[in-house]
This record gives sequence, C-alpha cells and structure tokens, in this order.
Amino acid sequence: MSYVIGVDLGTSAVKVLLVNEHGELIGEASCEYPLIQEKAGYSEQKPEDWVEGTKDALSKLVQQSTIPVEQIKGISFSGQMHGLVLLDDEDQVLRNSILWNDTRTTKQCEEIYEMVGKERYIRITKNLALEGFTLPKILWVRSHEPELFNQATTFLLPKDYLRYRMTGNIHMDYSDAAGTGLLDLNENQWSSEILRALNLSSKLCPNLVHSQEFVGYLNDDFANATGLSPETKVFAGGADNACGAIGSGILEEGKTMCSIGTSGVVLSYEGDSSTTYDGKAHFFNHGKEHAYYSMGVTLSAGHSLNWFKETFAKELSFEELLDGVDRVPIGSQGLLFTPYLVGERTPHADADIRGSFIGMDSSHQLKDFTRSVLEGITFSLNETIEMFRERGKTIDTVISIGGGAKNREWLQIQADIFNAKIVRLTSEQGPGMGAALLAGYGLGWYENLTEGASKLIEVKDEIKPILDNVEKYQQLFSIYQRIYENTHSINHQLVEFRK
Ligand SMILES: Nc1ncnc2c1ncn2[C@@H]1O[C@H](COP(=O)(O)OP(=O)(O)O)[C@@H](O)[C@H]1O
Ligand SMILES: O=C(CO)[C@@H](O)[C@H](O)COP(=O)(O)O
Repeated sequence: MSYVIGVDLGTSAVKVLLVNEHGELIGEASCEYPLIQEKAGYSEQKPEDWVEGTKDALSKLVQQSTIPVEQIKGISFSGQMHGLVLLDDEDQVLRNSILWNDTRTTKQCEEIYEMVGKERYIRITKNLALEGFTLPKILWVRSHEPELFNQATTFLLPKDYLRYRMTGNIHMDYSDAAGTGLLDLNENQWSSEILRALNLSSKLCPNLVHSQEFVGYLNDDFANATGLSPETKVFAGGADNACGAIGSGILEEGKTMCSIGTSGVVLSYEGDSSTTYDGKAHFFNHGKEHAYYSMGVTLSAGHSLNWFKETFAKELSFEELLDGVDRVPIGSQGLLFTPYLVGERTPHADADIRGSFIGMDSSHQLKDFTRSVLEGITFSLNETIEMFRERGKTIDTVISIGGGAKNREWLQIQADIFNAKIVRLTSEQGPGMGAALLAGYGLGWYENLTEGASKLIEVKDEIKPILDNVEKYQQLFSIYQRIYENTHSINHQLVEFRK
C-alpha cells in the first residue's frame, strides 16, 4: 500500500494528514504557532515558525504511524494565501511575513489604482486591489523599509517558502499566484503591464507551476528532522481555498463550499475564465487546471470566535464554550454581532471598519453572546451567498469545512441562515485532504481530480434548514445588514484612537 501526506499551512496551525491509496485518512498531527499583532491592522508570522512547526507535526505523524516511511510516496501543500515572504540573494528571509489579514496597505492599494488605472487593474487581475493581497504589501515594504527592500530578490507565499525549505527549489503555483494581485488571469502569467506601471522588477516573481506538478525530493534536512524518506516526491500544492475546494469536491459548476477557519469563505466553482464579478467577489485560478472559483471572504470568522473565547472565557475549550448555544433562541435574545475585528473584505472592502455588539441588555449571559458571535459570522458569510444568488447561481446545498464545521449547532445555524442543506464530510480538513489528493494525482493514482475526490470524500451527515428558523433569520439578516452603513463613519472616526 502507498501513502501520501497533505500539509495544510493554516493561520492558527499547520496540520498534516496521512492518507492511503484508497483515500482513507490514516493519521493526523498538528502544531500551532503564534500571530504577531504589533498594532491594530498589523498581522505577521515568522516563516521559521512554519518550518519548525511542520517538522514537529511531520515527526509526530511518522512516530504515531506503524507504516514503513518508504511507502509514503508523495507530499503536497495547502497554504494560507497572500502572505508576503521576501528573500535576499542568498534566499534568506528578510523580515516577518505580512499576512492575508494585515490591512496596513490602504495607501498602496490607492497607488496601484493610480499607476495602473482601476478598471484596467480589475480587467487584468479580475480582482480589486485589496489590503490583504501580496502586491500592496510589496509596495508597503518598498516605501517603509527601503534598505531592506533593496536586498530583496524573490517574493514567495507562505507554503512556497515552506516547500522551498523542504526541497531547495523555488516555485509558486497558479492558484496561489492569482491571490498576489500580480497575475494576469487572462494570460496566466505575471502581468508585465502591472510590474512596469509600478516600477517593479519581474525578477522578484518566481516561476509558475501547476498544483499537481512534481517539484523535487525531500531534502536531507527535512528527512533527518522528520524521519521521512529522502525519496519522498514533493508536489507543488495550492492556495488553501483552492485545496479546500478540491478536498470537498467543488470540481464542477453548481457546487458551493463554506469554509470557517481563521477566515471565512463562501466559494463557488467557475468553469469559464471570462466570467466577471467586477471585483465584487474574488476570482482566482482553481488547483484544477483550466478552472477557476469565485469567493467572498469574511476576514475574521473563526478568528472572531477565538478572540471572544480568549478574551472572555479563556479557561473554556471551544466545546465547553459552545455547549448550550442550541438552547439560546434564534437572534440571541436581540443581540447582533458584526465580525469586523480586523476590517472586512466582502461585501464591504473596508480596512477601517470594526466589529460591534448591538442590542446588549443586562439580562444577556455568556451563552447569548456566544450564539450571537456564531450568528454574526454566519450572517457575514450569507452576504456572499446572497450576492451569488443575485447573480443567478442556485445554492441549495453547501459543503461546510474548516474548524467551524466541528460544531453541530453552528452547522444548523448555517443551514437556517443560508437557507440551504449543509453537508458535513467525515474530515472537516478540506484543505489538507485537497493537498493529499494533489499528491496522489501527481503520483498518477487518479486519471483526474474528480476521480480522486470520489475516493477521498465521504459525507458524514446532512443538516436541513428549519423553515421557521429560516424566516426569523431572514428578518434578522436585513437588520444585520444595516449595521455596516450605520457604524462605518463612527468607526472611521475612531481610527486615530486605535493602538
Ligand atoms: N470545536 C469547535 N467548534 C467550533 N469551532 C471551532 C472548534 N474548534 C475550533 N473552532 C474554530 O475553528 C477555527 C480554526 O479553524 P481551522 O480550519 O483549523 O483554521 P486555520 O486553517 O485558519 O488555521 C478556530 O479559530 C475556531 O474559531
Ligand atoms: O485571505 C484569504 C483568502 O483570500 C484567507 O482565506 C487565507 O487564505 C487564510 O485562510 P485560513 O487560515 O482562514 O484557512
């Protein structure tokens, strides 16, 4: 029997999955690492923490399993998107990585529109210039840390840096490159027009590869540290949302996924590159060749729940915190939460907006607040579901993945707010499963990703919407939607008082 490993380099932790040829999950391990938030709007991580965390998780996986390591034939990746890693001419990291949820770059986004032209930029990249994307981060380093920027010879994304450390070879795959804001999505190549307009050298951009491509063997450093064989083949992998889509079978038109990790995402398959949302939804290359996906992003989804737990109920586990939320009535006794803790992307691309609890009453208890956080995150994701429906998509079933899919009541809340059947898979780790599937496909185990997905993916249960709840949530959703327009100018005035 042969095996593969899927590595999911997430924001809260790296998770590694061992999967056999039949698509069965044989083992898993993980290692957490910290987020560095020096100021409001800043979010960084140390690339070395990803490397050490992955070594740690892989060695735990190898130690737990009884199979000979020679039978582990391949490894591939799913990675948190957009984070900037800058390397010097000796391929050494120049600074902490600036992550996808860092929103310090509003000025640089304006500079991009000024130099390229907003309409032209959207036509080339099919996306807005958003604070979270990589290109404005490159411009931020150039204007704030010029000495450091002058030493930069290559830029990479998080999982590309990890893969470089595992193989010694530098690449970026198309699905992640699409999220840099520098890829010409019509031509599938780095945009020379954008590079020229912004006076950036094309030498900064790594070679592009497809997600299933073989890119080298595991080097001795990683083999020695983890116990894996240096004969293990390494395949490029993809952006976490592309891999989440692969790992939950979003491989044809009409399929929709909701992922609640640190961020929250509603994603829909797109077979046609000429489709356009004029930047209202993100539009990126899939990990499947010649395919795309559209998505809306809630910057602080699981992060909101995590923040709430760490701030108000640190001693509780997620299970303890969420226990009993099913007994709180729909609408959390008149309490609404907006999850804009680090700004927002969809539908309000606004780095300065912040969250709120509206309707607090002295009778409210911890459980009411907890339910209200779950509902607020889900309302935010519903904004994208509604936008897709307005564009003519039929969304009657949603595959739910990520840490948020662990809780049964939250899945019921998703079914009731989305007014759609929610499908939960046996593993909520869609991105890691997608990465394992890419390794299996790279090894030639399957004719195509759809065949691989049919072997790997297993439905655990289906949660149907409850009509009475759907009606109540529809009323609450229209109240929720008014919070943004009524709080955004207050929030903008508060910016100067933030840390
Ligand atoms: N038992 C649980 N029930 C509901 N949500 C959970 C549970 N455990 C974790 N979460 C949520 O899942 C998030 C982590 O999800 P994950 O998919 O692992 O994130 P990432 O890929 O960003 O590292 C946490 O921030 C938390 O909000
Ligand atoms: O910025 C985006 C997508 O555009 C995020 O979805 C990141 O890719 C991080 O994902 P998680 O750590 O939440 O999985």
